Amino acid sequence: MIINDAIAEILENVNQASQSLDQDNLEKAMGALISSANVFVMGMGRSGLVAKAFAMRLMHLGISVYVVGETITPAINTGDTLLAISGSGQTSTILSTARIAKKRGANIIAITSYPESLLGDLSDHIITIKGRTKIDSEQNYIKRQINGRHQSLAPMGTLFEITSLIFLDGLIAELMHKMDKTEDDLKEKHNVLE
Ligand SMILES: O=P(O)(O)OC[C@H]1O[C@](O)(CO)[C@@H](O)[C@@H]1O
Repeated sequence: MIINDAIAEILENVNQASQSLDQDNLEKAMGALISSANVFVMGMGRSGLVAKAFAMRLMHLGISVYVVGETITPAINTGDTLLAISGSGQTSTILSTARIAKKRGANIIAITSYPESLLGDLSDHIITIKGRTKIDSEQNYIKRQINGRHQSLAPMGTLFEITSLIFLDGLIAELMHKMDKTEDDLKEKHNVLE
């Protein structure tokens, strides 16, 4: 079935990304997340949904975290970190926000497929997650015959977004280990007003 092929394509991208992680880079990014006074996360559209899912787990870990654009998000300052998720690394809202954060002395972590992008240039730490983004053509990716046409099974930014989500959940496991946190510690912080 088409769905099995689509899942296989997504899993293959996740596996490739997992095999090409840079340990040294990851250690530095984790150090920044743990030692920052506050962590701010952002992404647009589906990349923003990934940022929100990651923010929830950082909160469960006891890290002071805010989502950019929410009503209660305070000023960013020196000693804080902005983690920006953008496959293309060129989404305008992400770039303008990163420039403001940098001017105010914050540290910037980019999660992107394009380390050489404008977002990459602004960032202190870049975690490269390869995967088709909204700026990549369908041509270079696997296509299947669907309704008589050759089409991508993972349209637009799907590969980058889902791979980033899985990568960031893997990073939570690393952070739990580093911060000596158990699942019970995380559960204590879980929302009870639901
Ligand atoms: O991750 P990027 O390159 O900043 O792009 C974000 C945009 O791409 C999409 O995720 C489309 O796949 C949109 O939801 C969003 O507006």
